[in-house]
Amino acid sequence: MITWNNLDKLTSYQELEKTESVDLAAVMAGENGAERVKNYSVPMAEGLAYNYAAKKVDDTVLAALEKLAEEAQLTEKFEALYNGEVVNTGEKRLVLHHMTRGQLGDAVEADGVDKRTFYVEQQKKIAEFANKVHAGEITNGAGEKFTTVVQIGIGGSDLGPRAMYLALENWAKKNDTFKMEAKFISNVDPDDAAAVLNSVDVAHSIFVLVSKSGTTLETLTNESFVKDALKNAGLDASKHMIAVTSETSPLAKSDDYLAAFFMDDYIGGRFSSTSAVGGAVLSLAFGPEVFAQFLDGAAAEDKLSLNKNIKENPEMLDALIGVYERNVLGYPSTAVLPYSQALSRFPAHLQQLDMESNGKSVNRFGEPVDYVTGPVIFGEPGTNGQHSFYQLLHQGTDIVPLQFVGFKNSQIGTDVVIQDSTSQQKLCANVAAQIVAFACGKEDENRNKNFEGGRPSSIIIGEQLTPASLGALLAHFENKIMFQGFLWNVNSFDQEGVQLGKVLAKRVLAHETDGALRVFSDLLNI
Ligand SMILES: O=P(O)(O)OC[C@H]1O[C@H](O)[C@H](O)[C@@H](O)[C@@H]1O
Repeated sequence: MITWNNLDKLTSYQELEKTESVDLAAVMAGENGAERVKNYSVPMAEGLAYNYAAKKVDDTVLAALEKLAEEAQLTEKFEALYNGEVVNTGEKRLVLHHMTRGQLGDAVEADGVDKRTFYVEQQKKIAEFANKVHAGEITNGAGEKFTTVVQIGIGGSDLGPRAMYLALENWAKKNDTFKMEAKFISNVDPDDAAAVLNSVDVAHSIFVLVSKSGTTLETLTNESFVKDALKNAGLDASKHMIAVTSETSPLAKSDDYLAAFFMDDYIGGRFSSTSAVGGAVLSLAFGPEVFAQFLDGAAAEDKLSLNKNIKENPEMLDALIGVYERNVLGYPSTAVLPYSQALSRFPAHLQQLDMESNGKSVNRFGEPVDYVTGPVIFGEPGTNGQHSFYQLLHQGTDIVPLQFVGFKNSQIGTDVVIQDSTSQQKLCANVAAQIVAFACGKEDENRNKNFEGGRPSSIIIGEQLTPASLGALLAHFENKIMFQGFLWNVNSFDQEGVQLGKVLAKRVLAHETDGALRVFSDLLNI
């Protein structure tokens, strides 16, 4: 029997609140610091490891977190989710994104079909389509090969696929699997679509219109923008555009597209990178085999998330430590800091994934909760961030937990040796140095130069950012956020908070405004 209780009603949470907080600077700088770095590490899939040595935890806190995981029934709730229970209570939907990359439990039938079969079928259709485009069997109206793919979508239909594309672009070029360049149009700002269209050869571009609902204002506007550009160039839009949507959306009914591929309502937009939403653009850009490797990496990480032992379940452990930091230690935000330029848009994707999922003030039954939930997420790749906002992270009045990611090897492999070290070594030296600087600090008589330390971080370390390790990394965060939603007893799979602004914007455009909204509309010349 699963019981969905608020966090503050759990005995184990009350026990956790009573644990003594760990003096991070002392434990990291102390004689057992080195051992701690070796031991506080959980293997992940695809050669990654989650290292939490620089978190404010010790055996006592970990034991309390283990009890919390049990009492909150995290494993049982995950089981219920992948076995097809209606975990998205707000929208009364199943939550099946794990099934796009594997089957963790029972077969799930919905809408009269086996869902795993449905997702695999879509992947196969995308693979066949992409192979034909690459082979020149599917061409533009003039019988010429497409050279560029342009995705049109926003939110979950943009951020994940864009971040994944950028993460693998150079890897694919290096490994001879790069098929075509991808570009992305998301913003309703006309300068976004115009700039992208100016940068591509429209006659040889295939456009992927991605919208789960098929009703998103920005995406439909940008579809018209692109169709206009195609028409102006004397091209037949229906020979240049494919759609990715749900079978029930208005787009699914249209004959305007060269092909259509489907996801469904059981995959939240922000969890859709492993569905057709990511599948179409990534298979076109890099080939279906690369997309399959990405899915395999995610599936392998999902399996680790099943483990009841928190020291063997990196996602559950990361989630529990995050809740401890947020609710017991009171930290308001988390910075995502990948030491990898390829992950430049990964923090932006995690912003949506985390903040849209767990930025809630009511529990899954619609009742207000008496504790804080999801933190503010932000980030930039290192070392760039070091020269920007790390000042506040080191010496500011808020303590911000940090999530580092680092790889031993670069993707392209071109490097230079300056002063006895490569750029890659300099990159990795910096992340190691930052972890210790944040944790241990450094005393100085000059208060302005003093570093208090005690600033917690964790790091995911990998050999190299590849399709498979990227899949594992993505699944790590998806599952971490899911477990945190279980702990906070919120529904991580709806996003009612984005609706009000949309409704008001429509009113502005229809000139149905008064009061403050009217004046702002006038000021903006609408
Ligand atoms: O894929 P779509 O239906 O066009 O939705 C695109 C995005 O817009 C919405 O406003 C939601 O906030 C996002 O969760 C969603 O990913």
